[in-house]
Amino acid sequence: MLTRARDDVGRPALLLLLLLALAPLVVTGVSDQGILVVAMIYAVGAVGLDVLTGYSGQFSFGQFVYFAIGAYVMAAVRVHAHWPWVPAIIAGVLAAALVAAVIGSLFVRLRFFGSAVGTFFLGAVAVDLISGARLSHWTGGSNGLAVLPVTIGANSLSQGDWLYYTVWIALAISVALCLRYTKVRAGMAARVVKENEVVAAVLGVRVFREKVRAQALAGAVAGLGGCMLALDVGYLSPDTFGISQSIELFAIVAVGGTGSIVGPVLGAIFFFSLVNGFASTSASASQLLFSLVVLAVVVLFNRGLYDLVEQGVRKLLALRGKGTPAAGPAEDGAVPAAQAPAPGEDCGPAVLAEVRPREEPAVPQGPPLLVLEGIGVDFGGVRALGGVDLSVARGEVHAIIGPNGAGKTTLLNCISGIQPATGQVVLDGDDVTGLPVSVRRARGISRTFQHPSLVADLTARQNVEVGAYATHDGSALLEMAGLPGTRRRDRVARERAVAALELLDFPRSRWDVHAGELTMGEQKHIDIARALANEPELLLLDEPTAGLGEEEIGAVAGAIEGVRRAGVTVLVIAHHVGFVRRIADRCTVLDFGRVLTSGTAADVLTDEQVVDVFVGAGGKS
Ligand SMILES: Nc1ncnc2c1ncn2[C@@H]1O[C@H](COP(=O)(O)OP(=O)(O)OP(=O)(O)O)[C@@H](O)[C@H]1O
Repeated sequence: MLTRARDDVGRPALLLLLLLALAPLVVTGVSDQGILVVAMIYAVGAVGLDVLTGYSGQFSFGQFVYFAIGAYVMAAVRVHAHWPWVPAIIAGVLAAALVAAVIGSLFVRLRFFGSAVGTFFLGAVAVDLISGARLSHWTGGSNGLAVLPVTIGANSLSQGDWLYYTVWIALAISVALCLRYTKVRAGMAARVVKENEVVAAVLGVRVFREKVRAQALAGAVAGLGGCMLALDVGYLSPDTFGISQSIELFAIVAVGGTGSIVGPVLGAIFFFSLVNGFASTSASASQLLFSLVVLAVVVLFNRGLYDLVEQGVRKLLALRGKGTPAAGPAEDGAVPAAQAPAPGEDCGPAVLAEVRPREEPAVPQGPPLLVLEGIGVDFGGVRALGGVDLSVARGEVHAIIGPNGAGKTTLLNCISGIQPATGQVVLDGDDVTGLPVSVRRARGISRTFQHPSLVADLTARQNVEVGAYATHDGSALLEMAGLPGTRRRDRVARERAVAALELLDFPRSRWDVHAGELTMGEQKHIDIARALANEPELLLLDEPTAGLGEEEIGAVAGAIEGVRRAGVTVLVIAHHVGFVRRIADRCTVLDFGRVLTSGTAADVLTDEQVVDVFVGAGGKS
């Protein structure tokens, strides 16, 4: 359920909002309209929760607290400080966002159970504060707090169509804000964080900050939902809010479809229609029937109602011949065979099936770009690296080979700053040993991983764009507002991404394909392009050919040759001897965390000791 996050939901969102705007023409009964109002209020909170879970991969049981903060702050500043209603709502929203950011920053380091327990007890604290004596001057304690009526002329915003459209506007704002967030740099970065925090950090994303931003946005949106709830109920008491609301929000998101923004709105309408549908039965039967139906929906349509509707529309369009059913990104990253480019076709990366040695390897001379001295890493009792010395010349392709467990990946982790180590890492004459990952990236070190960890629901080009930002600093609010400075920055990132894709000769016809639909070979290309988009001096590639067939390996070799021609120094881990022969100027062999030998690829690969270790360990020739 938490694996997908969609990018193309703008039009469905608009359609659903339009339908909701027109609904009072058809749904004329007061109680039926009341159900839609409650559904829309919860949809506001659920859309925020969807950003938190579906797009940034976090978990929170505390959303009802932000509901309560929004509602109480709005009501309290109106009663006690006589604020007009619009500033009062803004105060409620900002207070919820602020508390969510503070609380969120405490919880973001916790994993699932930690977050669940932490946010659950946060709720208990909030209920105590609302109902107890400590804040009773503001909240009214157990006596509650009246929500002052809001009127425009003779019309009360707490009743009838005026209430309906006020809540509708709040929902439209929430959907628009959340959709916008998913499109801007901060939202895309959060999606990489959800995919893989280490990869995100290596791309320069401030993981902690992006998580807190998502928490603040979800809190703000829940705060707005709380303000609407206050308008609807007209009176706040400790009983108005409870942990069950957070659970209902989760149920709404799960039923509607995680990572779709529109799904939670559908889920809320379904959820509250169901509650009302069974309301006429006895309390216990109603509870049972309701639970069974929700259970059935979650089990049978485990990707949510939005997915069901989307599939239905696709099939309908296909049946009516108005379009072909475009497959969405595959859940498991599997590639529909029809979409995978055939070897040699223009629609695939330049396929170079033949893996042949270069005839005259031109080993670059000159001062080294990277020098490693005595790099050592111990994992408990395991000595992963036992004092590795290595020198990589500027402009060369340097391969690291060795059997499984030799310490190759650990060495790359030490260079990129993921793994602390003893010894020294010197880049272009500067000691970067103690520097964090983001600073090393800024100094020109980029890398890929064995598993590309692309965001399946972003296109190939968008995945590369995430890597193209020189830094991931800057205000998400300004980005969402689309101010000129941020637009300029986005344009530069787009240009860098295009340059990286062109450098790798990645076919244009595949640029706008979702990463989940790319072949593994193409994903490896996109991973390399994403690392290149930052215009690095040193590119670290961790087994770029792992899991690929001969043709795809040839294509990766071609891409690396292009990178080398562009003047980027490459340090690459490889297992495939033919691949190493073709691309490497020099080669270092690691065995049991130590350098066995180092030299030109031709010399190293014919060294008897190396052949023993490497071929004996299953290397392919
Ligand atoms: N986080 C860790 N905790 C404990 N041991 C680790 C950790 N990471 C790596 N190791 C151990 O360190 C040694 C080196 O691992 P590393 O992944 O660097 O080898 P490798 O040469 O990249 O292997 P492969 O080719 O299989 O990827 C191995 O014995 C491995 O089990």
